[in-house]
Amino acid sequence: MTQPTTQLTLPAGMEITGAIAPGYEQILTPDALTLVAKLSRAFETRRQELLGVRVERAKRLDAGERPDFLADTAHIRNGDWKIAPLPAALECRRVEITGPVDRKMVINALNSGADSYMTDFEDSNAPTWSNQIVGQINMRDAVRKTIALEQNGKSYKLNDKVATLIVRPRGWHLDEKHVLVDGKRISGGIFDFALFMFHNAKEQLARGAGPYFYLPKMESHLEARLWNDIFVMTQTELGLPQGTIKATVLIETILAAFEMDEILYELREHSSGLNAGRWDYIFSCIKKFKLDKDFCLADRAKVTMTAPFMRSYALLLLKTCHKRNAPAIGGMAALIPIKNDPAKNEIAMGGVRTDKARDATDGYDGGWVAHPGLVELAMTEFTKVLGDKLNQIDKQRPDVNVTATELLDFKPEAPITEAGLRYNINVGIHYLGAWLDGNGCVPIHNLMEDAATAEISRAQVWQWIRSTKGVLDDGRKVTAEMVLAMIPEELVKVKGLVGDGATYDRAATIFAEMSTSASFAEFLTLPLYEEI
Ligand SMILES: CC(=O)SCCNC(=O)CCNC(=O)[C@H](O)C(C)(C)COP(=O)(O)OP(=O)(O)OC[C@H]1O[C@@H](n2cnc3c(N)ncnc32)[C@H](O)[C@@H]1OP(=O)(O)O
Ligand SMILES: O=CC(=O)O
Ligand SMILES: [Mg+2]
Repeated sequence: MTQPTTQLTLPAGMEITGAIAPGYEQILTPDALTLVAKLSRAFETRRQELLGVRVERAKRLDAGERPDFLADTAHIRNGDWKIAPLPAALECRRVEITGPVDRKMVINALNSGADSYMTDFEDSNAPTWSNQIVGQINMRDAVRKTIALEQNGKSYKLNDKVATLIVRPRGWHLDEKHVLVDGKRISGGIFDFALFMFHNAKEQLARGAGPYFYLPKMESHLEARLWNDIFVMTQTELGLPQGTIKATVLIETILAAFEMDEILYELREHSSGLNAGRWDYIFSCIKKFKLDKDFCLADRAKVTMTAPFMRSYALLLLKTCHKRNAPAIGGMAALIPIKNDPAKNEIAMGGVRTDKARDATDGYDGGWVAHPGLVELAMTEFTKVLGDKLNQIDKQRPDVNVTATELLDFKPEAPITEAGLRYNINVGIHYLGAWLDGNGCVPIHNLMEDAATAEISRAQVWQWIRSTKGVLDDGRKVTAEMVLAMIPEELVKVKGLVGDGATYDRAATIFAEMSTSASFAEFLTLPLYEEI
């Protein structure tokens, strides 16, 4: 492991094993690390307990249990309560651009014309030590509007008017392995959150916004309660009024879909709504029912927002949010602009338009885009519906009544094609290789691929091998042997695009292990993190 090169003053009981490059000491200050240590000590046991609850629940699902709305929280679902009023900076979120914490992209995203910008320490970011700390440096400079860059003969600096910044820390499952408190790795999410809060919350408030977050991959309202308690303690520690922090929760696991009201309720003093994180949601559906021999989803490209289970989820999220005065934010179409092929580009742009038009017409208050080139067209679709309104939270959906059966109506089951299988293998190897190289978001075959989309690809391969319905449209059963034969062939194709990087050989080996091993890796980023 790399040893620190510069001495930091660490709180008692903390150890940092990551190298300290120039400038890192401005983020890893004694007071900032004291907050990290304090939050870690206060909440690590609960984080581990909640991760343990996930494991126990997964065992029950593996044994055939099916989720339902919770009986003992019916009073919350039936109660008449609202979330606390939103700050002005979060009232209008028609278009939210997202992207990793890379310096150039931070500037481009803030300047993109989107209402808000979710900067991402999560799905689109490979959490190398340098990505995390340089990301914090970029955040500090972005908040103070001093962020600038000279690159490839271009000068980057912020416009006068920029998007509202929202930060996505890592999910509960990820550790920050370079920071130990009392000899144990700490939570990556607490690390990201605490450093951001310490350096920026007061500055953001002074500039008319505030510390705003996106919270990923939660599986229950008890996990939301953990974040809420962390917010309360942090506000106390930093001398901020309670309720200053606002957080939008990504509903991106099948289990959280059954607890949307409860999640909003736990965070009601700190909530800024829910987001339909569609890619992790699909992954979660595959993962949670992985041992059901009858569960099967068709080729990845066929599992869209119009699939019955996805439609039910999207409408339930919208209805739930608006009932509680909370914004409902749509997810990400993975389409990105296609250079040098106007015809293909027009099809891709049409796909994004359709996606945003559906969300806006349903009643969503805004939606995500992956690229600055999509901001204007997404804005047009939302403006067509919203006109001059900041949002359409007043649009209630009493007509929507989604049952547990509808949330679990996993279709389409076919077709599964050889092209679809090869696509999953190809994307999986390409993405894993890029991630090992420190890049968590990659354009592959003209689509944005990040940890969530790549999870679908590798989970489908694992599941198709095991499901009785994992049969190609030409009648061949998907088998481990078939997948293992295709992996070297797809590796050659990937290398044809990216060159001969060693990380792609390693990626192919990991992909083969992950898709054919008896046990299913909970997240692909967990074994990968041990390699970076
Ligand atoms: C499932 C989920 O979690 S979705 C949320 C997480 N995923 C994301 O946020 C996806 C973010 N998007 C991206 O990372 C990128 O768009 C990619 C990797 C897909 C494509 O990036 P590129 O190959 O660089 O695209 P392209 O060459 O068209 O970029 C053109 C310019 O736009 C910039 N750009 C592209 N996407 C973004 C973005 N999301 N934010 C800011 N700037 C961006 C590029 O940096 C480049 O800038 P430059 O002209 O100043 O050099
Ligand atoms: O984080 C978003 C998703 O779709 O996953
Ligand atoms: Mg996600």
